[in-house]
Amino acid sequence: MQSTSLHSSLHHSVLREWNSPAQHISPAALMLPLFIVEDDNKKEEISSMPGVYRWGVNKLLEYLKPLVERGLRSVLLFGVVSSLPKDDFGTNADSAANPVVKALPALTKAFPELLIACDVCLCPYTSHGHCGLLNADGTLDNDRSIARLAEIALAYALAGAHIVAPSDMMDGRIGSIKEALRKAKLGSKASVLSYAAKFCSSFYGPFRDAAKSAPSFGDRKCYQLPPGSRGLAKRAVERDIAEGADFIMVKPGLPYLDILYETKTNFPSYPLFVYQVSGEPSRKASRPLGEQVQTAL
Ligand SMILES: NCc1[nH]cc(CCC(=O)O)c1CC(=O)O
Repeated sequence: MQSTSLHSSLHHSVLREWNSPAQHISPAALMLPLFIVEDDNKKEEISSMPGVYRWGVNKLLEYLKPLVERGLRSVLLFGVVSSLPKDDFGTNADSAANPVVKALPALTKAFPELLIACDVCLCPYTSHGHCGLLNADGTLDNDRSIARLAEIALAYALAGAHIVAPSDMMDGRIGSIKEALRKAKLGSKASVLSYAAKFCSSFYGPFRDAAKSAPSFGDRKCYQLPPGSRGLAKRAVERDIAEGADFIMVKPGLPYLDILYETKTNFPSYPLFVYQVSGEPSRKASRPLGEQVQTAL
């Protein structure tokens, strides 16, 4: 079986820019996270992130128009459901009623040059709020989880996503998603952006409020990495690269700068991503972080 591919990193002008020598910081270096709700005409304030909103697709198009005109090149979509039922299987992650599945055709039509990535995860759609399917005893069923994540990723790619971004941290998800895309003849048309090293953290609190995706019991310690675990983080990056990830995202966490530095050193050919939800509180925090990242790279 073919295990890696280059064409899936080349099918969009922004992807080609990400893979070109970065001589200056341009708008292509920024990716705007967007939370999308079921009600097409809604604009909903997120209480934990003042100044950041959840959007229905009609309102979203209005919000994005001036930003795209000013140079925005890429977005990352998160679906948020409140009326659609959540269940053990995360049925509404890829149903026709899913806000992301519905928004994709409208976005690609309105902004044909915009690069669109979709977060792929089960936590916003499962009744228990965990990022995978569970066994009867509450532990993760990895094999069933990665098969389900591959179905969801494929649904988003079929609806028009240029990038699928699995954020769950399950073993084997990159390979399983790549295989599903290849089988559907989308192997060279959709990229996989791996959340490769992601640390278990209560700093995701505001995000989980925004995405309505907090676990209803327990925590994510058995699938996200222990903060400070440099060895596991490095292995997570290696694992996802070996399975054919096109791009690597390294999440902020305690050993963040070390991991960035080591990933950059050990995998100089991979474009790296750092992503933070912005808004009033984190805008302050991200300035020193940005400076640190520049120093680290
Ligand atoms: N699995 C969902 C998901 N997708 C991206 C993030 C992180 C968002 C952030 O950077 O704040 C999370 C949160 C989590 O794992 O609970």
